[in-house]
Amino acid sequence: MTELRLVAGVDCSTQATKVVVCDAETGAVLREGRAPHPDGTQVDPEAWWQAWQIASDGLLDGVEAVAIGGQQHGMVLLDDSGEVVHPAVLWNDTSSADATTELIAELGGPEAWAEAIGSVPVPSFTVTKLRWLRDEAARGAAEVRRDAARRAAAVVLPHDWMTHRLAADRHGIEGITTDRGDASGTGWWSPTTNDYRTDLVELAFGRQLALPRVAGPAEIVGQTSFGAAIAAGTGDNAAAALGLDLQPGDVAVSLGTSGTAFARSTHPTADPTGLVAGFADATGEYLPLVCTLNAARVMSATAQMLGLELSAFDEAALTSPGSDGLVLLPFLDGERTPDLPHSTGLIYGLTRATMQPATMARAAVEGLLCGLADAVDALRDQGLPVQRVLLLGGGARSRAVQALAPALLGAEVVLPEPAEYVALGAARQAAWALSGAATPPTWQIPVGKPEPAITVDATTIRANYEQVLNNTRPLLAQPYNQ
Ligand SMILES: Nc1ncnc2c1ncn2[C@@H]1O[C@H](COP(=O)(O)OP(=O)(O)O)[C@@H](O)[C@H]1O
Ligand SMILES: O=C(CO)[C@@H](O)[C@H](O)COP(=O)(O)O
Repeated sequence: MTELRLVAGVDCSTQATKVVVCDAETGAVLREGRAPHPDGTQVDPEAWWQAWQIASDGLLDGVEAVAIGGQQHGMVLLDDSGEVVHPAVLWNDTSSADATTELIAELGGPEAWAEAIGSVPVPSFTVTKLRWLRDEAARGAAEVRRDAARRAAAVVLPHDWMTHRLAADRHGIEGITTDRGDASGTGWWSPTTNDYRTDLVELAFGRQLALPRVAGPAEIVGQTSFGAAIAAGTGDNAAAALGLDLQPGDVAVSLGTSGTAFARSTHPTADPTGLVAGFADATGEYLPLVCTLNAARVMSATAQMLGLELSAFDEAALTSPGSDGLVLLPFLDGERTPDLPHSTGLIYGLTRATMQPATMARAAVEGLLCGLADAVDALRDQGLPVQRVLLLGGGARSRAVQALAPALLGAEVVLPEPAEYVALGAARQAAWALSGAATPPTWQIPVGKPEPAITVDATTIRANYEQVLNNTRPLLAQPYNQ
């Protein structure tokens, strides 16, 4: 009998830290923990460290390797000694909307960015947050901003910071690492050339900052204080792709805080429309991805408005005879795709007949899925085959989402057993690094049974959504409350 070897994977996501401890050979999850993060779009990274300590408490005995998967893009600024100089500005903070517009123009437009880094920046990208901070400091904003702009010596991402924090022998900013997957969301690294574009850091911030070394996919980058090897880690979507072992024709659609649609690709993409971000994956290949700012929380917010528990909301959306022309544009936290950072949500088509809780619940789920259907279509437009859609994330637990997704996304829908796929992907990377093998270990992905599909007139639902979006776009593009 072979000896059991244990690896840990972490998802340092927007809303929580989740930890899984797995059998390195089979991927079977043996222990699990989680702890919440504070709400808000600017967060002290120390909160992630505390969440990790709570989530991993009592789980780490015998663990030989660990890897961190983390929410992408968040800007963590460090001084020379490695101290954090400003709350991390997260991917869903839209303060850098104006900075984004300026940066795009300064490099020569969307095409120039797509060519330089494979993506056109949106306010989620770290590069825009750097420019925002520089401008805030120049405008004489709060002392914390001015001080941060002065003291910043290095810029890293949430998973880079957590990986460094885990290392027993860390000294200041020396030896910090990142990986291709997460580096590709900064706005200053090219997945095609595998090189930093330090000129873009200079363009955004007016001076250079130290950047983490880009580690290889199966590299061991350090040791923890409890004696485990630390693997490179990666961004959460690249980790999920590894956890799911995505195959050609598979598109993952994740409904977490963000909504994402992504596929693995053997070649880089460069979409000048900005819809598809040309990210790298965690294996040395590519991960074209479309991301929306609003996903699972559209359902929880609508449920709250209707005074329903999530389960009752879900039942109402599932059993409603239809949305009857009621359209909900789900841009509750501003939106990234479509690029409407200042937008708010919008409900169109209220009548006495449609102003019913069940109709509203259905319209919320349809609105959310119409946005993701546009995301899947954008991947199709990049020439990516869409044979199966794998539904993931907390929002995929919704039976209404499962039942409506096949019609609205226009593909077979597969429901991997609900599991923490980001943390699992990180654990698989840790097992790969530990094995020293050329490829990651083969782990089985159990597939569950989605709610049976319901027949709806998807063409009309999507056409209504597009019509409301197109007709209100100029209004939604303006800052609300002006
Ligand atoms: N049955 C359900 N129906 C709808 N939403 C759900 C359900 N279960 C969980 N969620 C939502 O899933 C979200 C958390 O998903 P998760 O993928 O963990 O997010 P993140 O990775 O961004 O932290 C929460 O907003 C929660 O309300
Ligand atoms: O910005 C992106 C992808 O580009 C988001 O997907 C973040 O990576 C956060 O993910 P969740 O916390 O919602 O899982």
